[in-house]
Amino acid sequence: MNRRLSVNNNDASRPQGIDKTRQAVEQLEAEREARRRAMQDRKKAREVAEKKNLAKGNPGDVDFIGLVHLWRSSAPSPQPHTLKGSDKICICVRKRPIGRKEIAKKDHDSITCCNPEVAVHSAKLKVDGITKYIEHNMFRFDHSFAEEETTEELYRCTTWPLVEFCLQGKGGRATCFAYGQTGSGKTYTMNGIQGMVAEDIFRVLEENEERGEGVCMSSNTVVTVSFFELYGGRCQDLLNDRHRLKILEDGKGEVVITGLEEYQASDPSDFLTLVDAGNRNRTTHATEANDTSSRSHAICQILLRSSTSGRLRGKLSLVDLAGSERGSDTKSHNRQRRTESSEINKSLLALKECIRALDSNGSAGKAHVPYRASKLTLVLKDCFTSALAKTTMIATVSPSSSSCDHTLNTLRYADRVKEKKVGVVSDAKRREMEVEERAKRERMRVEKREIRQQFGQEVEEDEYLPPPPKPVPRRKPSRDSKSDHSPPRPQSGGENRKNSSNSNNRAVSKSPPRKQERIEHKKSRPETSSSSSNPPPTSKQNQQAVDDDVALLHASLKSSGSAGLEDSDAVALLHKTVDQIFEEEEQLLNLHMSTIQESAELLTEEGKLLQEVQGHEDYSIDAYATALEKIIERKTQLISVLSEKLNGFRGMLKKEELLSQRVNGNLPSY
Ligand SMILES: Nc1ncnc2c1ncn2[C@@H]1O[C@H](COP(=O)(O)OP(=O)(O)OP(=O)(O)O)[C@@H](O)[C@H]1O
Repeated sequence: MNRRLSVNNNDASRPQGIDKTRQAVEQLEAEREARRRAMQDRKKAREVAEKKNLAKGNPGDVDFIGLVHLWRSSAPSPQPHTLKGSDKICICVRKRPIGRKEIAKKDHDSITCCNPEVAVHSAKLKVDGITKYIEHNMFRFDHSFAEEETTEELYRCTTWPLVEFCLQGKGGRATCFAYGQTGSGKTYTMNGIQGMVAEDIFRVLEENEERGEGVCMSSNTVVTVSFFELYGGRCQDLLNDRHRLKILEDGKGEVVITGLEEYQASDPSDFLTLVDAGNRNRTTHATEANDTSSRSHAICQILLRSSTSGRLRGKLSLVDLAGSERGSDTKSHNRQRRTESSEINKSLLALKECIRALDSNGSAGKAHVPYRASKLTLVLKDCFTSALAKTTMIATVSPSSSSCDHTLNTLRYADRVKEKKVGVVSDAKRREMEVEERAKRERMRVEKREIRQQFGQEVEEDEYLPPPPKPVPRRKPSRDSKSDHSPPRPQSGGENRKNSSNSNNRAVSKSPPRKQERIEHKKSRPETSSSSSNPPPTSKQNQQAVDDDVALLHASLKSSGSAGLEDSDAVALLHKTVDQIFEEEEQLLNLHMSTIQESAELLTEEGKLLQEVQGHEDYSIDAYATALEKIIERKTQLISVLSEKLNGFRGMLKKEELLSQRVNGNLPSY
C-alpha cells in the first residue's frame, strides 16, 4: 500500500517536474533570443557608427574608435594655457591633425590632448585574440596643444618668452627645439615659429626705438642670421651652398664654427628670405615614415648684436631636429640611412642629457653638462652652459593609431628631459651604480678574454685592465688632418735616395705573414699608448685593429647568439663606429683628392721627361731611367697608401653592418 502510494505520489509530481523543465527551457530560449536581439542591435549600432565615422572621413576600426570616444566623454577638460616665463625649461607637446595617407590606411585618432595632459590610447587585443581593449597612457607637460590649436597659440606660450628673454639685451641664450617622429610636424611648426619670431623681433626693436627706452635693444642693435645643418657627422652652411664647416673649441673653451656665414637682416622680409633659402637647402630623403623626411638637425641662429661693438646681446637658436626613429624602422635601410639614423639617435640621447643637466643647474649645484657627446650638443654648448640660458622643447606627435609606439617613445623622451634633477642621486644609490659599473666592466673583460682565447689569439694582461677615462679628442683643423693622412712625399737629395732604396728593399722582400704583423702590432700598442713621443699607429696598424674588432664581433655573435654583447654595449659600440666612419670617410676623401692631385703632377712630370728624351738626340738614358723609376715608385706608394686606407674603411663598414644587425636583433646566420 505504502509502495503504491509512493508510486501515486510520483505520478502526481511528474507533470509538475515537466512544467518546471519546460519553464526553464523557455527561460533559456527567451534569454538566448534577448541576446540575439541585443547582438543584432549592437551590429546595427556598429553599422550606423561605422557609416557615421565614414561620413566624417574616419574609416578606422569602429570598436577602437568607440572605446576612445567613451574615454573622451569622461576626460578632464583642457585647462587654459598659462605663461610660465620664469621656468628655465619648458616642455610641450603638439598633436597634428590626422593625414590623408593615414586615413587611407584606416588609421584612427589615438591621441587626446587636454592641456596640460596628453593621453595615448593604444589599441590592444586580449590573449583570446578577439577581445579589443585600449590601454590609456597619460603624460603631463607644461603645455599640450591639440590639433585645432594654431601655431600662433603655441608660439605665444612657448617661443615668445624666449624672444622676450633675448630682447632683454643681457646676453641671454635661448633655444627652441622641435623633436619628434618623422612626419609628426616638426618642420611645419618650426616654419611657423620662424615667421612669428621675425615679426616680433623687429616689432619690439621698433617699439623700443619709438619709446626711446631700452637703449641697448633698439636701432643700435643689428639682427643677423646664420643657418646650418648637421648631417651624418658633417656640419654644412645652409646659407652658403652647403659649404662644409669645422667645429672647433678655442683655448678658452668657446665653440667656434669656422667659415659659418652670418647675414644681416634689416626687416622681417629680409629675415624670411634668408630662412626660406636655408630651409630649401636642407638634406631630405624619403624614409618609411615620410617621403620628404629631414635627415639633418637644422639650426637657425638669430643673433642680436651691438651695431657699434658687435658684442652679442642675445641669441635665439631655433632647432628643427631630424626625425627620431626606432631601431626596427631602420631594418630595411641601406648603410647610409642606417649610419644617419644611428648618428641622429646618438645626438638625441646626448641632447636629452644636456637639457637635463641644464635643468638641474642652479638647484642642485653645477651638474656636468656632457655637451661633447655629440656635434649637436657641442655646437649648442653655450645654450647649456651659459648662466643665462632658457630652453623650450616642442615634442610633436602624430595622432595615428599605427604611430602609437613612436608617440609613446617621443613622450617618454620629453618626459625624461624634465624629470628628476640630475645630481640628487643619494650616496647609497651612487655606490650601487659604481659597483654595478665595475661588475659590468669585469664581465666584459672576462668575455673578451674567453673569446680571444677560444679563437687562438694572444692575450695581453694589461689589455684587459679597465681603460682610464679618456678626454674626448678635439677635432683638429682641416689642414692638420689633411697633412696627417697625406701619403709621405719622398725627400730630396741623399735622404731621398736612402728612403727609396729602403722602400725598394721592402718591395722585393716578401710581405710578412699576417700573424706576424698582428703580433708586431700588439707589441707596439702599449708603447704607443704609454709614450707620447712615439709615432701614432700607422694606417696598417689601424686596419689591423679594425680587422681584430670585426673578428671579435663575429666571434662574439657566433659563440653566444644575441647574448654576445649587452644591448647597451652594442649600441655604444655602434655609435662609436659610426663616428669613426664619418671621420674616416672624410680622411679617405681628402686622401683620394690629394692622391689625384699628386698623380696629375706626376703625369705632367712624366710627360716632360718623355718630351726631353724625345727632343734631344744626346739624352742620358741613365738619367731618364732614374727619373722614371722615381716617378713609378711614388705612384706605387700613392696607390698603396690609398688602398690601405680604403681597406681600413671597408673593415669599419663591415663592423657597422654587424653591429647594426646585432642592435636591430637581426643577427646574421652563420
Ligand atoms: N599642425 C599641423 N597642421 C596641419 N598639417 C600639419 C601640421 N603638422 C604637420 N602637418 C603636415 O604633416 C606633414 C608632415 O609634417 P612635417 O614635414 O613638418 O614633419 P616633420 O616632423 O618635420 O618630418 P621629418 O622629420 O621627416 O622631416 C606635412 O605635410 C605637414 O604639412
